[in-house]
Amino acid sequence: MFKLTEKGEKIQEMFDTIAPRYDFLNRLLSFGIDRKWRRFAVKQIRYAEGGRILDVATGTGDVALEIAAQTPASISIVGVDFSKEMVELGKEKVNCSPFAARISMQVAPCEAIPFADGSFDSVTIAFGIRNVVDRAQGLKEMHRILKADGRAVILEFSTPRLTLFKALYHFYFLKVLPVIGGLFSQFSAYKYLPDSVMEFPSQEEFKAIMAGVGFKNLKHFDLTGGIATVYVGEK
Ligand SMILES: C[S@@+](CC[C@H](N)C(=O)[O-])C[C@H]1O[C@@H](n2cnc3c(N)ncnc32)[C@H](O)[C@@H]1O
Repeated sequence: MFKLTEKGEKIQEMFDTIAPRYDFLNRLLSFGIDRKWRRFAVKQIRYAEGGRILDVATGTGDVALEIAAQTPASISIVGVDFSKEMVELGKEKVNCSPFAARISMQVAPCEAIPFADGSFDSVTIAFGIRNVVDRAQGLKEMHRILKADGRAVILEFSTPRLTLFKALYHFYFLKVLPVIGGLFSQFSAYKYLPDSVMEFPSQEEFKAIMAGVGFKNLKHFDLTGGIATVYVGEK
């Protein structure tokens, strides 16, 4: 039986706390670019007619809804997240969308995904893997639930390389964003965000971790000057 570490419990509590303002702050702090990034990530998934897609760390369901919008009606989508509050808000959003019959959501951790081996065509995770304390275990689980040749698509923040852009980005991300986050939600959560991004491995290092749990044909796409990256790997 999987049990979260103390650090994992703190992260879970943090997401439960910020859930009510999460969508609003996403749009405000990213100037709406986060929607374009999710759209691009979802374009990378693969599926067969009647297939199933799993969205891990689904939060309030933005990726699950984007998958539904980009795929035929025969595709069903499951979202899992360890924050009960996020999942509750996600369910409300899904129920108000035209895709309610195709999307289901449940509370579950990335490190112990409650589905059988080989049961999904693709698995996605957006801005989630950075928060998973045992990242290799989370990726192993994502690999396990994929069908043979299934695809994992991972969207995560990264650090831009161009010096001037990097300096501007660091100023905004490290100094401005936590203050705005603190005004509307919780300062510590929006301070944790840039800190965790700075600690996240480089694109090549992260692909090596994916390869270590068995993913093949790895590639990545840097978005918006390298602020975000989409990683794609196959089982
Ligand atoms: C920044 S939000 C991203 C939500 C959503 N994917 C999106 O694109 O807006 C990160 C989400 O990851 C979830 N999360 C973090 N660690 C997790 C874990 N170990 N297992 C499951 N969910 C996790 C959090 O509860 C939160 O909802």
